[in-house]
Amino acid sequence: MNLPARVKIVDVGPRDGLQNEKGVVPTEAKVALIAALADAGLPVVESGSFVSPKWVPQMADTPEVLARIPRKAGVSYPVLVPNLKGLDAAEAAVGVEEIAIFGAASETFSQKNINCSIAESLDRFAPVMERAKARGWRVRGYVSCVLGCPYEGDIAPQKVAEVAAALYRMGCYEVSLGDTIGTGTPLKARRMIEAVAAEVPLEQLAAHFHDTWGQALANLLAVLEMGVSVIDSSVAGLGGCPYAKGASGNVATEDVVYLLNGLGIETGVDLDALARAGWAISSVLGRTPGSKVSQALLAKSQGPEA
Ligand SMILES: CC(C)(COP(=O)([O-])OP(=O)([O-])OC[C@H]1O[C@@H](n2cnc3c(N)ncnc32)[C@H](O)[C@@H]1OP(=O)([O-])[O-])[C@@H](O)C(=O)NCCC(=O)NCCSC(=O)C[C@@](C)(O)CC(=O)[O-]
Repeated sequence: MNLPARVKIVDVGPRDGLQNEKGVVPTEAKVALIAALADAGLPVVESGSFVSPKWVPQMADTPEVLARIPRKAGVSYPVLVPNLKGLDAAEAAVGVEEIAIFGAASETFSQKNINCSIAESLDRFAPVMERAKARGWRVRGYVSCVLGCPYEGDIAPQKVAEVAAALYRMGCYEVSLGDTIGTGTPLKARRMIEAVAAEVPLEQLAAHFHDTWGQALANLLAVLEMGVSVIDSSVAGLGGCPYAKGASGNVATEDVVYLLNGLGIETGVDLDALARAGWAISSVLGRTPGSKVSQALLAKSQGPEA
């Protein structure tokens, strides 16, 4: 197998994981989660988004979160920014150094998620990129619906490649490919990466797979074998997209770390510390962590039943 020696994991739990929560998640709990993830060794912890609070109320406290998180040297805390209004807010916030712009490979999803066409979204992102770059910020790009759309069904790999290439040419240092509804399977994932890698260097691609259909780890292994070395995941498998009905969380970070440990791939993440971060936020949310590894660790820590 041709596997990378090291993988960078981007934990998107505090943003992608929590954005769809119906109940109020206290700012304090978000701050504690972000700090715990950084302490567990995650090099990138996506920490919020500057989107409309009418559309995504759960992220409305992003400025407060950013003001309160303890920052760890070497850790990046990116936030989502969809337009210039979001950029104004990011500029007014404390400590932003990296943002993410987010588009889609599906026209319908683009309309539902950010209220504009794919072409319009790219037009909106261009001035955001320009100003962010002028400030010396790093900009990441997302493409949603890379392995299927909740409204349009199958999405052509070529369409994904087109949007990814546009974001890369605009100046994104990394393009994250989102299987938003988790319907992908390994062969489909490989074909998609093959098409995108013809336009964007493989080292600049990230796999952002949701686990709705239980395929995320298999899909990750398939793309790791192609050389993808950046993985987005969500502690405790938190999450779901507000504009993709029925979509469950990202693949759980604990499951990804366990897989990578088993493959001898370095991540710098302490699995036990990560699991504790997952248990803490799951307890705030009143649910069991959506990670098999986390559940197994918990059962093991409680010892065999008498
Ligand atoms: C993109 C917009 C803002 C366009 O929203 P819009 O309605 O088209 O924008 P508008 O310019 O017409 O403004 C309408 C109202 O929104 C306000 N507004 C406008 N922009 C902002 C802003 N940045 N921050 C705060 N407020 C904003 C603006 O001020 C105005 O307020 P009003 O006058 O009605 O009171 C809206 O559609 C929106 O917020 N959508 C939510 C997008 C979102 O967060 N989706 C979830 C994240 S993406 C995702 O999860 C997928 C990903 C990345 O994880 C990868 C994957 O898994 O696929």
